Amino acid sequence: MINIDGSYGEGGGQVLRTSLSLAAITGQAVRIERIRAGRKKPGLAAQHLTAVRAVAAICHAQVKGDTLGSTSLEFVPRSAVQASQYHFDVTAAQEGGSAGAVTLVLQTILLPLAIATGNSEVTLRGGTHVPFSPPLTYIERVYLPLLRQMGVVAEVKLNAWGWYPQGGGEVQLQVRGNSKLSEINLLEKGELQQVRGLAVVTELPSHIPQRMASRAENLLSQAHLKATVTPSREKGIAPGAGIFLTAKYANTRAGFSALGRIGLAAEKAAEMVCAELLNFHDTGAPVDVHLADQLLLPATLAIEPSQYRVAEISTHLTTNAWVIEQFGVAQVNIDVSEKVVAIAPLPQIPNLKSYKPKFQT
Ligand SMILES: Nc1ncnc2c1ncn2[C@@H]1O[C@H](COP(=O)(O)OP(=O)(O)OP(=O)(O)O)[C@@H](O)[C@H]1O
Repeated sequence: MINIDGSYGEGGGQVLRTSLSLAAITGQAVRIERIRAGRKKPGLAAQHLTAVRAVAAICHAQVKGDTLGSTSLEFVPRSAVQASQYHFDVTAAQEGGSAGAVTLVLQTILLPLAIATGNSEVTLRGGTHVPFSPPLTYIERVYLPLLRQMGVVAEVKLNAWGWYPQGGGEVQLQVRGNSKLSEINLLEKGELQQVRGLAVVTELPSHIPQRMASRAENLLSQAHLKATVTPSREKGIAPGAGIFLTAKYANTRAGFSALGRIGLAAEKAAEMVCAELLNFHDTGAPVDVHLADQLLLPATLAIEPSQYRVAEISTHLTTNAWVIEQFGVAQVNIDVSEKVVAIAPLPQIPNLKSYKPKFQT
C-alpha cells in the first residue's frame, strides 16, 4: 500500500487525482490521508468524490472513505483498467447539485483509459467552464492536441455549457485505447502561427460576446498579434460568460481564459485574458503554467525521458512531481533557474508493453 500525504505542497485535489490515476495504471493500492488539507474546506468535494468513483469504476477498486467531506481514502484496484462506456455525474454527487469541474474528472481517467485494451466512451456531467480548473475549451484546444503529439488519441464534444454555480454541463469523451505514449521535448515554442479565441455567453444578450471579442482582437492587434476571436451565443441552463484564447506556435499550444461574473465588464474580461496571453508570449517558454503540471503524468507513461521549459514553476507542478515520485514510476527534476522540467520514467512501469499491474487478491 502506498501512503500519500494529501496535505503535501499545494495540498489540493490534484494530489488525490494523480494518486488515483497512478493507482489504476499500476494496480497499486493507495491510502491518502489529510485530503485537501491546504484548502478552506478540506476533504472530498463533489468533483473529487466523482473522480474517486470514476477511477474505481474503471478498475473495479475496493474503496473506503468515499463520502463527501472525507479526509482519508483507501483505494485498492482489483482489475486492469477496463475500456467501456461510462457515465459520471458531478452534479449528482452532492445534494442540491454542484458545478465541480468535469474536466478534472476527465483528466483523472483519460490516461488509464488510453492505455487500456480497447476504446472507451464517457459521458460527464457537471461544470465545464468553472474557476480553478481547465475549461473544456482548454482541454479541446490545448491539452488534447499536446497529448496527441505524445500518442494519446481522444476527442471531446461539448453537449451543454456548465458554469459556476449551477453546473449542468455535459461532455462526451471518446478515447482510443492501446496507446503507447512517446516522450515530449519542448524547449522552444517556435513561431507564433495563430491566436484564436471564443467569446461565449449562454442566456445573456449577444452584445456581451461581441464586446469581449472586439476588445480582445483590438488589444492583440495593438501588440502586433493577429487574432480571430469568434463571438457566440450558446444554449445553457443558466446565464454564463467567458472568453478563451489559444496561441498556436510551431511546436506547442497555450491557453488562457477569463470567466464572466456579475460586475465584471465584458471589456475587462477581454483585457484580463489578453494580459495573460501577452505575458506568456513574452516569457518565450513553450509550456504555460497549467500545462506544466498537466504534462507530468503523460510524460511519466512515455517510453523515453521528456523535458520541457515552463513559463512558471507553480506549487501544482512541484506537488504533482512529488506525487509521481511517491509511486516510484518516474524521477522528476525541476531546474528552477532554467525553468526546465525533466521526467525520466523508471523501468517498472513504462514501456507499457511489458508492464504488468500488481493486483491484490
Ligand atoms: N485556467 C486554467 N486553465 C487550465 N488549467 C487550469 C486552469 N486553472 C486551473 N487549472 C488546472 O486545474 C488543476 C487544479 O488542481 P487543484 O489541485 O487546484 O484541483 P482542485 O480539485 O480544483 O483543487 P481544490 O478544490 O482542492 O483547489 C491544475 O492541474 C491546474 O493546472
